[in-house]
Parts: sequence; C-alpha cells; structure tokens
Amino acid sequence: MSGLDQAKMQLSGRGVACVRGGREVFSGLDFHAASGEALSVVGRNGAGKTSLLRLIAGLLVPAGGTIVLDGGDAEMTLPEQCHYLGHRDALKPALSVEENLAFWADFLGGERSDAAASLEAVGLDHATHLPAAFLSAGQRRRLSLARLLTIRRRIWLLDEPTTALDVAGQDMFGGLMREHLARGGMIIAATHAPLGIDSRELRIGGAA
Ligand SMILES: Nc1ncnc2c1ncn2[C@@H]1O[C@H](COP(=O)(O)OP(=O)(O)OP(=O)(O)O)[C@@H](O)[C@H]1O
Repeated sequence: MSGLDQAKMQLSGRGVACVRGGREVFSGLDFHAASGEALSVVGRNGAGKTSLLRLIAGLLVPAGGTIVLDGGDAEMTLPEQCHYLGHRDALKPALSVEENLAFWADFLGGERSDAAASLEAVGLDHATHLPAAFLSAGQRRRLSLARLLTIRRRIWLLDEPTTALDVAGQDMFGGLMREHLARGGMIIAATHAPLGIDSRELRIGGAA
C-alpha cells in the first residue's frame, strides 16, 4: 500500500444539473464522497443515476454546477482517476478473457497489477483462453470486475455492479470493495439492490 493510496480525497458536487436529449433530468444536486467511503446512488428508473456516474467520469458535461476532486493526483484529471463500469459489460466477444483484460490495460494505461492474479481473484482463472463471447452473464461481469483490479484507479464508478453475480460472486465482490476502500479508494455505485458493504445513500429525484 503506497503513501499516495492513503492521501485523503474528497469529491464534491455543487448544484449539478443534467440535461439529456433537451430534457432536464435533475438539477441543483449536491453530493460529496471521501476516500475510504462508498456512496450508493438510488432513485427510481430514469432519475439520473447512470447519468450522474457518467458526469463524474467525464462522459457527459454538466448543464450546471461543478464537480471537483480535492486531494487526488494533481497531475491527472478527475476522469483519469476514475474507473467507470457501465451496466453493459464492455467486452470484445472475439477476444479471450485475458486478451480483453490486456486490451483494457493498454487502453486505460497507468499503473497495473498482475492480470493473472486479478482473474484468480474474480474466479476466472480457469477460463483465461475462452473467448468472451462464450462467457455467461455472471462471468462477463466478473471479467469487468477484474479490470478494476488490474488497472489501479482510486475512484470506482459502478453501475448496478452486482447484476448477474451469484451469491458467491456478490460475497467476492463485497470483499474486493472493502479492500479498495481500506486502501483509500472511493466507490460511487448506482444501484437498486443493496451494495453489500456499508455505504451512504444519495437519493436522486425523490422516493423510488
Ligand atoms: N442518450 C440519451 N439521450 C437522451 N436521453 C437520455 C439518454 N440517455 C438517457 N436519457 C434519459 O435520461 C434520463 C436518466 O437516465 P439514466 O439512465 O441516468 O437513469 P437511471 O436513474 O440510471 O435509470 P435506471 O434506474 O432505469 O437505470 C432518462 O429519462 C433517460 O431516458
């Protein structure tokens, strides 16, 4: 665990507004999250949970307000310090499990851990040469989770991360999230189901 991993971080949103397709999804949204902390973003379908993750990841531009990271790596942008895991697993079907992971490691760059160890941690070490097209939904999700471990980024933005995971997979993922937080990481997860770890709730758009 490096000293950098332990540096305090604080992510703050102030008066954030989101417009999609010309329609306001939410506005005036305030939130904050600190290193070592998990935030569960909850709300009804269409409230803007995915949109908020995409705003933080820099994949959408806020229509108003600011999103600021204090205490992160001053040489990197906020999106460069985030892992965004969408609810659709971004995998190349013709590439094998290990080739998919290598693709993401090359694409994202930066510090990386041992890919074989990551695949073992998510229970895919028996399937490294299998084309991603042959993976089950839960196995695809596990491969996406291996990305979080292979390429080290301190902020995990997770969209419905436990979808398709069996009970053992949810336990495994709970352990990985706890380790990430213990290292000074941050997790912001859009979810309809309990995340499986202690988290603070950020509700968007009133009761679901
Ligand atoms: N590409 C797009 N163009 C226009 N509108 C969009 C686009 N993507 C999403 N929206 C709209 O933005 C709103 C928020 O969508 P978002 O996916 O962020 O909601 P959500 O809270 O994650 O919903 P769910 O619980 O169903 O996953 C919805 O009304 C949706 O129709």
